[in-house]
Amino acid sequence: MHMMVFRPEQWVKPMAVAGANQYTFHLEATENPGTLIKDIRENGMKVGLAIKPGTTVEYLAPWANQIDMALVMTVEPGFGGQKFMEDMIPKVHWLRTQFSSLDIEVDGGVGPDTVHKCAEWSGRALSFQSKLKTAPYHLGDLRQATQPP
Ligand SMILES: O=C(CO)[C@H](O)[C@H](O)COP(=O)(O)O
Repeated sequence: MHMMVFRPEQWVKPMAVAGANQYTFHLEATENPGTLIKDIRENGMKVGLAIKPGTTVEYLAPWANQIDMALVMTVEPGFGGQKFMEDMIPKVHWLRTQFSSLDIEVDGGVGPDTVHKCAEWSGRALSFQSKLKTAPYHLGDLRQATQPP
């Protein structure tokens, strides 16, 4: 679940009860990420941590070893159909360089014209390219497709 909400603390238990196995929250939306990470784990879910375009990736870095997935927003949160923000891609590259086994997602404006850039900068372009023709391009597919055979 990508919880693009204020006060993400209040939805941890309800989401776990509803059957969620991963809980992604926005770093900007909480004052205590460490406590929230712990709470998500205690409720049996994996942890995803998202950052908005205006948040530097270094702000996420201190938590990177405690989470399962980092999500780099490539549009401003709010609505669909926005243009992919290519200047967010260096964040993906930096995270891949620093945290080689961390799952990384991007969200917003991803489609046939932009998905190549995501895969290339994640450092896993080759295996992804071969599956590129099998649209639709859900982010889960992107991650799956970029796993080594
Ligand atoms: O909630 C969102 C942004 O607030 C969506 O995750 C995002 O907009 C995806 O939509 P699209 O693929 O059309 O860019």
